Amino acid sequence: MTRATVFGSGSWGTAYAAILADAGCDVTIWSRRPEVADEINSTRRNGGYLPDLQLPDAVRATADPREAAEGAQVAVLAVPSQTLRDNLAQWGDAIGDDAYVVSLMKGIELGTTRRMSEVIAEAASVDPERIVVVSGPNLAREIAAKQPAAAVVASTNAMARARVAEASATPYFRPYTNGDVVGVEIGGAVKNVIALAVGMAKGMGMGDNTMASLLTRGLAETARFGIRLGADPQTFLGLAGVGDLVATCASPLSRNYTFGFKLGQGQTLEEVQASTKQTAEGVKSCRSILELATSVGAEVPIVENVAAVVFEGRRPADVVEQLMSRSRKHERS
Ligand SMILES: NC(=O)c1ccc[n+]([C@@H]2O[C@H](COP(=O)([O-])OP(=O)(O)OC[C@H]3O[C@@H](n4cnc5c(N)ncnc54)[C@H](O)[C@@H]3O)[C@@H](O)[C@H]2O)c1
Ligand SMILES: O=P(O)(O)OC[C@H](O)CO
Repeated sequence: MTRATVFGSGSWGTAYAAILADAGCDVTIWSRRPEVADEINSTRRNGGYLPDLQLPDAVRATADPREAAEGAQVAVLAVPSQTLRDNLAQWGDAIGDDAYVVSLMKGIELGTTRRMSEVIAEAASVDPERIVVVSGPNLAREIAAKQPAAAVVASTNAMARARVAEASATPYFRPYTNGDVVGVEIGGAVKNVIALAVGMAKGMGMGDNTMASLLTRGLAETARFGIRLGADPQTFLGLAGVGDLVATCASPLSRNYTFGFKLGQGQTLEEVQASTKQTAEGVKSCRSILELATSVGAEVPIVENVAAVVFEGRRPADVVEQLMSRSRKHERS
């Protein structure tokens, strides 16, 4: 039986722990807050994040990261992207040298513009051959309800991706493997920003043509940017590209879409931030994505305009005007 630890007891960490247990793993969740660990152990629920999910008996929780990591062959990281480095500084050394380290995170680090797998390699001295990225159209609430979904499990190491795919395959969660870590991580990070843009448009009362236009041009800029970083263009047509973009941009369950929607309705950034305790990764990552894209000479106009709303206080309505008045160009340039 595979021993797995999930670091992070938020929405996705909790849902992924259930996947691993349903796939036959023995799972321990590390929770930052002891009361959440107590709740999971005593009620088999994590009411603050996924109140309808009854966790399998094979899942237990602890607030002690070293106890959580004990004997783990698979260590899954499900904390906010911008706290990962600090988290690893506190307990990264508890992860065993032989464990596969799985990133569920979809963001780019502010300040360093590192992808999450790069932060893991740097901050916890993990061999990149042991790092695996899981991504795709995986809204936690739908997975927790055991609605069928597919995902992509990416690693440069074929054994690592096969092992993690096997450890997380269930009748409702179908992992596909991929060797393109860069493309999978860029797809996952940028779709959050495109979902913010689509949410803003919807919040302003715009319809499906606007949504489809943003989604399609968003995919174009994601691919243009990813290819400059060495990603395989085909990855963006897969689950971590089109798949996740569609799920996130079309769903009121998405925190990024919902955040953008509220901005589009006229709420201020501070008001929207105060209304949710959950992580909308695109809000911070739009800045680091823009910085990284600029450093490799990739034009990302939607990301740039979302960053202008979030960091410069521009109005969503001005952004629409700005995007529509850009100089015309060939669709594939
Ligand atoms: N929720 C989803 O549907 C979903 C699906 C796929 C991927 N993801 C990605 O997974 C990652 C985690 O997302 P989530 O939905 O579980 O987030 P969340 O906000 O629901 O939970 C984050 C968890 O990290 C913990 N945490 C640990 N250290 C922290 C710190 N220093 N500051 C704040 N929180 C800290 C929180 O206590 C919480 O348990 C994100 O990168 C997200 O993009 C989420
Ligand atoms: O709720 P969001 O916007 O973080 O999106 C969740 C997942 O990434 C969807 O695949």
